[in-house]
Amino acid sequence: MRDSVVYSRHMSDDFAGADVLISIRDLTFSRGPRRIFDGIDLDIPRGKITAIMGPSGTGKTTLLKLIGGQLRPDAGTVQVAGQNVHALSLGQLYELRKRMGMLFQTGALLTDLSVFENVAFPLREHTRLPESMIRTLVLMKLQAVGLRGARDLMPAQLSGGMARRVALARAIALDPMMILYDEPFTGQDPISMGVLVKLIHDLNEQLGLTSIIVSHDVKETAGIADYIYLISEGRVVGRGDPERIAHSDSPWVGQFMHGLADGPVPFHYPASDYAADLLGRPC
Ligand SMILES: Nc1ncnc2c1ncn2[C@@H]1O[C@H](COP(=O)(O)OP(=O)(O)OP(=O)(O)O)[C@@H](O)[C@H]1O
Repeated sequence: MRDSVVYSRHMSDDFAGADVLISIRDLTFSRGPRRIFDGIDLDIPRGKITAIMGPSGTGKTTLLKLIGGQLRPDAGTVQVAGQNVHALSLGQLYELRKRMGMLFQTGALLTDLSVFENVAFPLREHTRLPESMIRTLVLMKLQAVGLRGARDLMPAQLSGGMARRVALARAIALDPMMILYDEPFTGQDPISMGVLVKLIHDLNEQLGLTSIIVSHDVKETAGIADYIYLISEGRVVGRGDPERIAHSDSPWVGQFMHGLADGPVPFHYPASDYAADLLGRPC
């Protein structure tokens, strides 16, 4: 029996009676000949922080893009708030996306606009609110990330950590129901990292959000996650609350959570026979 099927049985136990915001079923997705997901099932509970972790290149960002409707699965379904994301019209998808805040590692600020204008940008794009209301909302979002005083700075004047907090204020500008974070801690010094970790946790509580965090930073992420999925080679290989994950006897989970070089996670990207390759022979 495939692991994902086994996990789906446990999953229904884990989330029995829980309010599930995102439900992924039997999801299959390939990039060319490479099968990234092979029929995975995941549930994301509403109002909680769920971490998605796993080795590099395993498909975590791809999963966020499938949830956000930027990519279309080969088979299976992604339901967000009861809507089948890939059965929506473009207009409906646009509406749904407004309710999904996204903080991607590469999601840079608009360099020609001030901090204030960066946060105001989605409000100006998606609403017809009067300027006085936009000002109030922007200041509230900047206050929430501790940067109200930095409103007049330009992105070039911000530290990396401040820039990410402004991006976070922009991601919550439209009061989304959820936020997808892709590697929010990458490149941060320990203090900025601590600030971001606390901010993600506090915003989730205060704004009643649902957060999904894709991250390699095991300690920080596990510290605020209510639930963790570990994915590898197209399947869910570990799942549970941080306590269960920490005490898992699965070699996959142990290798990843403890950063061990040796274990079941392969070091090499799938490749043809090495000797034949060096000799230039067809494999
Ligand atoms: N635009 C693309 N075209 C083709 N292949 C892609 C594309 N984007 C990603 N891939 C491949 O899909 C696989 C999954 O990529 P993805 O970025 O989702 O992994 P990840 O788990 O987020 O990795 P990392 O932790 O290193 O960010 C990788 O093998 C990657 O090479």
